[in-house]
Amino acid sequence: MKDREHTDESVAVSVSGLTKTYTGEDGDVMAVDGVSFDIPSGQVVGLLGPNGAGKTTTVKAILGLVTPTSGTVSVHGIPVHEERSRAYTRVSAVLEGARNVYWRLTVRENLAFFAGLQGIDPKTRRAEHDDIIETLGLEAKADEPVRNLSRGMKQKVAFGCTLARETPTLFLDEPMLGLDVTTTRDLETEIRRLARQEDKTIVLTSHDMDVIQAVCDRVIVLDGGRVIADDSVENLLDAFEAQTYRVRIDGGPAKGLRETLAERFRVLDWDTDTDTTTFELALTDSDEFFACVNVLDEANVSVQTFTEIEPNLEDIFVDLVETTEAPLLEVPQ
Ligand SMILES: Nc1ncnc2c1ncn2[C@@H]1O[C@H](COP(=O)(O)OP(=O)(O)OP(=O)(O)O)[C@@H](O)[C@H]1O
Repeated sequence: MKDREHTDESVAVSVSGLTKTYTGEDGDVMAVDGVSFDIPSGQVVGLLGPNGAGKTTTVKAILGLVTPTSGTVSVHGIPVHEERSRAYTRVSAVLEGARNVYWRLTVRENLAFFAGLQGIDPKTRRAEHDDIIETLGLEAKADEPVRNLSRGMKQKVAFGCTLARETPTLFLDEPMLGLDVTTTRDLETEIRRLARQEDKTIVLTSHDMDVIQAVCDRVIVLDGGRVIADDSVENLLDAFEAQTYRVRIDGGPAKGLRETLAERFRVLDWDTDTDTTTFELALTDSDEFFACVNVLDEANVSVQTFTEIEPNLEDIFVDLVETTEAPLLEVPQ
Protein backbone atom coordinates (compact mmCIF):
# COMPACT_ATOMS: atom_id res chain seq x y z
CA MET A 1 0.00 0.00 0.00
CA LYS A 2 1.29 3.44 -0.90
CA ASP A 3 2.05 5.64 2.10
CA ARG A 4 -0.87 8.02 1.70
CA GLU A 5 0.17 9.89 4.83
CA HIS A 6 3.39 10.95 3.17
CA THR A 7 1.71 12.51 0.19
CA ASP A 8 -1.57 14.07 1.29
CA GLU A 9 -0.95 17.68 2.41
CA SER A 10 -4.58 18.28 3.44
CA VAL A 11 -4.08 15.74 6.21
CA ALA A 12 -2.46 17.68 9.04
CA VAL A 13 -1.46 14.68 11.13
CA SER A 14 -1.25 11.10 9.98
CA VAL A 15 -0.37 8.28 12.33
CA SER A 16 -0.23 4.79 10.95
CA GLY A 17 0.35 1.61 12.95
CA LEU A 18 2.26 3.50 15.64
CA THR A 19 3.77 1.23 18.26
CA LYS A 20 6.16 2.16 21.03
CA THR A 21 7.72 -0.24 23.48
CA TYR A 22 9.85 1.18 26.28
CA THR A 23 12.50 -1.03 27.77
CA GLY A 24 12.70 -0.49 31.50
CA GLU A 25 14.29 -2.20 34.48
CA ASP A 26 11.16 -4.30 35.05
CA GLY A 27 10.89 -5.41 31.46
CA ASP A 28 9.26 -3.98 28.38
CA VAL A 29 6.19 -1.77 28.45
CA MET A 30 4.12 -1.40 25.32
CA ALA A 31 2.97 2.19 25.75
CA VAL A 32 1.36 2.51 22.32
CA ASP A 33 0.06 -0.49 20.45
CA GLY A 34 -0.86 -0.06 16.78
CA VAL A 35 -2.42 3.38 16.85
CA SER A 36 -3.67 4.86 13.56
CA PHE A 37 -5.59 8.03 12.79
CA ASP A 38 -5.64 10.91 10.33
CA ILE A 39 -6.50 14.46 11.33
CA PRO A 40 -7.61 16.78 8.53
CA SER A 41 -6.54 20.45 8.54
CA GLY A 42 -8.67 22.76 10.64
CA GLN A 43 -9.94 20.11 13.03
CA VAL A 44 -9.78 20.42 16.81
CA VAL A 45 -9.15 16.99 18.28
CA GLY A 46 -9.10 15.89 21.90
CA LEU A 47 -6.76 13.05 22.71
CA LEU A 48 -8.18 11.40 25.81
CA GLY A 49 -7.50 8.44 27.99
CA PRO A 50 -6.86 7.49 31.60
CA ASN A 51 -3.40 7.85 33.16
CA GLY A 52 -0.87 5.70 31.35
CA ALA A 53 -3.09 5.24 28.27
CA GLY A 54 -0.31 6.28 25.89
CA LYS A 55 -1.35 9.85 25.07
CA THR A 56 1.97 11.53 25.84
CA THR A 57 3.92 8.85 24.02
CA THR A 58 1.69 9.26 20.97
CA VAL A 59 2.06 13.04 21.02
CA LYS A 60 5.83 12.83 21.51
CA ALA A 61 6.09 10.38 18.62
CA ILE A 62 4.14 12.81 16.42
CA LEU A 63 6.52 15.59 17.47
CA GLY A 64 9.58 13.47 16.73
CA LEU A 65 10.58 13.38 20.41
CA VAL A 66 10.12 9.64 20.80
CA THR A 67 11.28 7.16 18.17
CA PRO A 68 8.51 4.69 17.30
CA THR A 69 9.24 0.99 17.60
CA SER A 70 7.21 0.68 14.42
CA GLY A 71 4.73 2.65 12.38
CA THR A 72 4.88 6.00 10.64
CA VAL A 73 3.96 9.56 11.53
CA SER A 74 3.69 12.56 9.25
CA VAL A 75 2.58 16.16 9.63
CA HIS A 76 1.26 17.97 6.58
CA GLY A 77 2.75 15.28 4.41
CA ILE A 78 6.23 15.45 5.97
CA PRO A 79 7.48 12.23 7.57
CA VAL A 80 8.44 13.44 11.04
CA HIS A 81 11.17 10.96 11.84
CA GLU A 82 12.90 11.28 8.50
CA GLU A 83 12.64 15.07 8.15
CA ARG A 84 12.35 16.41 11.66
CA SER A 85 13.45 20.00 11.09
CA ARG A 86 11.15 20.40 8.09
CA ALA A 87 8.30 18.93 10.13
CA TYR A 88 8.93 21.58 12.80
CA THR A 89 7.98 24.27 10.32
CA ARG A 90 4.46 22.79 10.43
CA VAL A 91 3.93 21.81 14.04
CA SER A 92 4.59 23.25 17.48
CA ALA A 93 3.57 22.25 20.96
CA VAL A 94 3.10 23.26 24.55
CA LEU A 95 3.98 20.12 26.46
CA GLU A 96 3.32 19.07 30.05
CA GLY A 97 5.10 20.93 32.79
CA ALA A 98 7.78 22.24 30.48
CA ARG A 99 6.10 25.52 29.67
CA ASN A 100 9.04 26.41 27.49
CA VAL A 101 9.18 30.15 27.87
CA TYR A 102 12.16 32.20 28.95
CA TRP A 103 11.59 33.67 32.36
CA ARG A 104 14.21 36.43 31.98
CA LEU A 105 12.67 37.68 28.75
CA THR A 106 9.55 39.82 28.65
CA VAL A 107 6.31 38.51 27.17
CA ARG A 108 6.92 40.44 23.96
CA GLU A 109 10.55 39.26 23.75
CA ASN A 110 9.44 35.66 24.17
CA LEU A 111 7.03 35.98 21.25
CA ALA A 112 9.80 37.57 19.17
CA PHE A 113 12.22 34.82 20.14
CA PHE A 114 9.86 31.98 19.19
CA ALA A 115 8.95 33.69 15.93
CA GLY A 116 12.69 33.96 15.24
CA LEU A 117 13.13 30.24 15.83
CA GLN A 118 10.84 29.65 12.88
CA GLY A 119 12.87 31.98 10.70
CA ILE A 120 10.28 34.75 10.99
CA ASP A 121 11.69 38.28 11.38
CA PRO A 122 9.87 39.47 14.53
CA LYS A 123 10.11 43.13 13.41
CA THR A 124 7.62 42.28 10.68
CA ARG A 125 5.20 40.80 13.22
CA ARG A 126 4.72 43.53 15.81
CA ALA A 127 1.02 43.96 15.01
CA GLU A 128 0.41 40.19 15.11
CA HIS A 129 2.23 39.88 18.42
CA ASP A 130 0.20 42.77 19.83
CA ASP A 131 -2.92 40.88 18.75
CA ILE A 132 -1.76 37.70 20.50
CA ILE A 133 -0.94 39.67 23.66
CA GLU A 134 -4.34 41.34 23.56
CA THR A 135 -6.24 38.11 22.91
CA LEU A 136 -4.54 36.55 25.90
CA GLY A 137 -5.26 39.59 28.07
CA LEU A 138 -1.59 40.18 28.75
CA GLU A 139 -1.36 43.85 27.64
CA ALA A 140 -0.46 45.09 31.10
CA LYS A 141 2.35 42.53 31.34
CA ALA A 142 3.68 42.74 27.79
CA ASP A 143 7.00 44.31 28.81
CA GLU A 144 7.35 42.47 32.09
CA PRO A 145 9.85 39.61 32.46
CA VAL A 146 7.89 36.36 32.46
CA ARG A 147 9.31 35.35 35.86
CA ASN A 148 7.17 38.11 37.44
CA LEU A 149 3.95 36.64 36.03
CA SER A 150 1.52 34.29 37.77
CA ARG A 151 1.47 30.61 36.84
CA GLY A 152 -1.69 30.99 34.74
CA MET A 153 -0.17 33.96 32.92
CA LYS A 154 3.01 31.99 32.20
CA GLN A 155 0.81 29.32 30.72
CA LYS A 156 -0.85 31.88 28.49
CA VAL A 157 2.57 33.15 27.39
CA ALA A 158 3.52 29.57 26.44
CA PHE A 159 0.36 29.35 24.34
CA GLY A 160 1.16 32.76 22.80
CA CYS A 161 4.69 31.59 21.89
CA THR A 162 3.20 28.59 20.11
CA LEU A 163 1.00 30.98 18.12
CA ALA A 164 4.01 33.21 17.35
CA ARG A 165 5.65 30.24 15.64
CA GLU A 166 2.82 30.41 13.08
CA THR A 167 2.73 26.67 12.42
CA PRO A 168 -0.51 25.31 10.96
CA THR A 169 -0.73 22.57 13.61
CA LEU A 170 -0.55 22.98 17.37
CA PHE A 171 -0.37 20.45 20.17
CA LEU A 172 -1.56 21.65 23.54
CA ASP A 173 -1.15 19.52 26.62
CA GLU A 174 -3.67 20.39 29.36
CA PRO A 175 -3.87 23.98 28.08
CA MET A 176 -6.42 25.09 30.69
CA LEU A 177 -4.83 23.45 33.72
CA GLY A 178 -4.82 25.90 36.63
CA LEU A 179 -6.50 28.70 34.68
CA ASP A 180 -9.43 30.63 36.11
CA VAL A 181 -12.91 30.28 34.61
CA THR A 182 -12.82 33.50 32.59
CA THR A 183 -9.40 32.78 31.13
CA THR A 184 -10.47 29.23 30.32
CA ARG A 185 -13.53 30.55 28.43
CA ASP A 186 -11.36 33.08 26.56
CA LEU A 187 -8.87 30.42 25.52
CA GLU A 188 -11.66 28.08 24.44
CA THR A 189 -13.05 30.83 22.23
CA GLU A 190 -9.60 31.52 20.83
CA ILE A 191 -8.98 27.84 20.03
CA ARG A 192 -12.29 27.64 18.17
CA ARG A 193 -11.49 30.86 16.30
CA LEU A 194 -8.03 29.65 15.30
CA ALA A 195 -9.53 26.50 13.80
CA ARG A 196 -12.46 28.21 12.06
CA GLN A 197 -10.82 31.38 10.82
CA GLU A 198 -7.19 30.40 10.41
CA ASP A 199 -7.62 26.73 9.56
CA LYS A 200 -5.30 25.74 12.40
CA THR A 201 -5.29 22.11 13.39
CA ILE A 202 -5.27 21.75 17.15
CA VAL A 203 -4.72 18.56 19.10
CA LEU A 204 -5.21 18.86 22.81
CA THR A 205 -4.94 16.50 25.69
CA SER A 206 -6.97 17.21 28.77
CA HIS A 207 -8.55 15.35 31.63
CA ASP A 208 -11.22 18.06 31.77
CA MET A 209 -14.17 16.83 29.73
CA ASP A 210 -15.91 20.19 29.86
CA VAL A 211 -12.97 21.75 28.05
CA ILE A 212 -12.95 18.92 25.51
CA GLN A 213 -16.68 19.20 24.95
CA ALA A 214 -16.41 22.97 24.56
CA VAL A 215 -13.66 23.05 21.94
CA CYS A 216 -13.24 19.72 20.17
CA ASP A 217 -14.80 18.57 16.91
CA ARG A 218 -13.63 15.05 17.52
CA VAL A 219 -12.19 12.90 20.25
CA ILE A 220 -9.79 9.99 20.06
CA VAL A 221 -9.83 7.88 23.20
CA LEU A 222 -6.80 5.75 24.04
CA ASP A 223 -6.70 3.03 26.63
CA GLY A 224 -3.90 0.55 27.22
CA GLY A 225 -2.05 2.00 24.22
CA ARG A 226 -4.90 1.40 21.78
CA VAL A 227 -7.60 3.55 20.22
CA ILE A 228 -10.89 2.52 21.83
CA ALA A 229 -13.04 5.27 20.32
CA ASP A 230 -12.58 7.80 17.55
CA ASP A 231 -15.59 9.89 16.64
CA SER A 232 -17.02 13.38 16.50
CA VAL A 233 -18.11 14.82 19.83
CA GLU A 234 -21.58 15.19 18.29
CA ASN A 235 -21.79 11.51 17.32
CA LEU A 236 -20.58 10.36 20.68
CA LEU A 237 -23.17 12.49 22.44
CA ASP A 238 -25.90 11.40 19.98
CA ALA A 239 -25.03 7.74 20.31
CA PHE A 240 -25.61 7.97 24.01
CA GLU A 241 -28.59 10.29 23.83
CA ALA A 242 -31.92 8.99 25.13
CA GLN A 243 -30.27 5.74 26.06
CA THR A 244 -29.44 6.26 29.65
CA TYR A 245 -32.25 6.40 32.16
CA ARG A 246 -32.37 6.98 35.86
CA VAL A 247 -35.11 4.99 37.56
CA ARG A 248 -36.29 5.59 41.10
CA ILE A 249 -38.53 3.04 42.76
CA ASP A 250 -40.21 2.83 46.15
CA GLY A 251 -38.51 0.96 48.94
CA GLY A 252 -35.83 -1.67 48.72
CA PRO A 253 -36.18 -3.54 45.42
CA ALA A 254 -38.09 -6.75 44.97
CA LYS A 255 -35.82 -9.71 45.51
CA GLY A 256 -33.65 -10.51 42.53
CA LEU A 257 -34.68 -7.40 40.55
CA ARG A 258 -31.16 -6.19 40.12
CA GLU A 259 -30.04 -9.59 38.78
CA THR A 260 -33.04 -9.83 36.43
CA LEU A 261 -32.36 -6.38 35.04
CA ALA A 262 -28.62 -7.03 34.76
CA GLU A 263 -29.27 -10.21 32.76
CA ARG A 264 -31.15 -8.32 30.07
CA PHE A 265 -29.96 -4.72 30.21
CA ARG A 266 -26.88 -2.75 31.00
CA VAL A 267 -27.19 -1.58 34.58
CA LEU A 268 -24.80 1.32 35.14
CA ASP A 269 -25.43 2.24 38.71
CA TRP A 270 -27.37 0.93 41.69
CA ASP A 271 -28.09 2.66 44.95
CA THR A 272 -30.47 1.41 47.65
CA ASP A 273 -31.53 3.00 50.90
CA THR A 274 -34.46 2.21 53.17
CA ASP A 275 -37.07 4.26 51.27
CA THR A 276 -35.99 4.22 47.67
CA THR A 277 -33.80 2.46 45.18
CA THR A 278 -32.25 4.41 42.35
CA PHE A 279 -30.51 2.86 39.38
CA GLU A 280 -29.33 3.78 35.93
CA LEU A 281 -29.83 1.74 32.79
CA ALA A 282 -28.46 2.03 29.28
CA LEU A 283 -31.20 0.97 26.86
CA THR A 284 -30.34 0.62 23.19
CA ASP A 285 -33.77 1.17 21.59
CA SER A 286 -37.48 1.51 22.26
CA ASP A 287 -37.94 -2.30 22.37
CA GLU A 288 -35.51 -2.47 25.26
CA PHE A 289 -37.23 0.46 26.87
CA PHE A 290 -40.64 -1.28 26.84
CA ALA A 291 -39.11 -4.61 27.83
CA CYS A 292 -37.62 -2.89 30.83
CA VAL A 293 -40.94 -1.29 31.76
CA ASN A 294 -42.47 -4.80 31.59
CA VAL A 295 -39.83 -6.28 33.85
CA LEU A 296 -40.49 -3.56 36.43
CA ASP A 297 -44.21 -4.12 36.09
CA GLU A 298 -43.91 -7.87 36.56
CA ALA A 299 -41.75 -7.35 39.61
CA ASN A 300 -44.58 -5.25 41.07
CA VAL A 301 -42.35 -2.35 41.92
CA SER A 302 -43.73 1.12 42.25
CA VAL A 303 -41.79 3.41 39.92
CA GLN A 304 -41.50 6.99 41.18
CA THR A 305 -39.58 8.41 38.26
CA PHE A 306 -38.13 7.13 35.01
CA THR A 307 -36.01 9.91 33.56
CA GLU A 308 -33.75 10.30 30.60
CA ILE A 309 -30.28 11.44 31.46
CA GLU A 310 -28.72 14.11 29.29
CA PRO A 311 -25.44 12.67 28.17
CA ASN A 312 -22.23 14.51 28.77
CA LEU A 313 -18.81 13.68 27.50
CA GLU A 314 -17.46 12.85 30.91
CA ASP A 315 -20.02 10.06 31.45
CA ILE A 316 -19.38 8.72 27.98
CA PHE A 317 -15.65 8.72 28.57
CA VAL A 318 -15.95 6.87 31.88
CA ASP A 319 -18.35 4.40 30.30
CA LEU A 320 -16.05 3.76 27.34
CA VAL A 321 -12.99 3.22 29.46
CA GLU A 322 -14.82 1.00 31.95
CA THR A 323 -16.58 -1.19 29.42
CA THR A 324 -13.67 -1.68 27.05
CA GLU A 325 -11.47 -4.50 28.02
CA ALA A 326 -8.13 -2.74 28.10
CA PRO A 327 -5.32 -4.80 26.64
CA LEU A 328 -2.47 -5.68 28.93
CA LEU A 329 0.23 -3.07 28.94
CA GLU A 330 3.03 -5.38 29.88
CA VAL A 331 4.60 -7.21 26.99
CA PRO A 332 4.98 -10.90 27.84
CA GLN A 333 8.64 -11.82 28.21
N1 LIG B 1 10.30 6.78 29.21
C1 LIG B 1 9.55 5.76 29.59
N2 LIG B 1 10.12 4.59 29.99
C2 LIG B 1 9.37 3.54 30.35
N3 LIG B 1 8.03 3.53 30.36
C3 LIG B 1 7.40 4.65 29.97
C4 LIG B 1 8.11 5.82 29.58
N4 LIG B 1 7.21 6.80 29.25
C5 LIG B 1 5.99 6.24 29.45
N5 LIG B 1 6.10 4.97 29.87
C6 LIG B 1 4.98 4.05 30.16
O1 LIG B 1 4.18 3.97 29.01
C7 LIG B 1 2.79 3.95 29.35
C8 LIG B 1 2.08 5.10 28.67
O2 LIG B 1 2.56 6.32 29.22
P1 LIG B 1 2.13 7.76 28.66
O3 LIG B 1 2.92 8.78 29.42
O4 LIG B 1 2.24 7.77 27.18
O5 LIG B 1 0.59 7.82 29.09
P2 LIG B 1 -0.41 9.04 29.21
O6 LIG B 1 -1.68 8.59 28.57
O7 LIG B 1 0.20 10.27 28.68
O8 LIG B 1 -0.64 9.15 30.77
P3 LIG B 1 -0.97 10.44 31.72
O9 LIG B 1 -2.37 10.85 31.48
O10 LIG B 1 -0.77 9.85 33.09
O11 LIG B 1 0.06 11.50 31.40
C9 LIG B 1 2.75 3.99 30.88
O12 LIG B 1 2.65 2.65 31.34
C10 LIG B 1 4.08 4.58 31.26
O13 LIG B 1 4.51 4.12 32.52
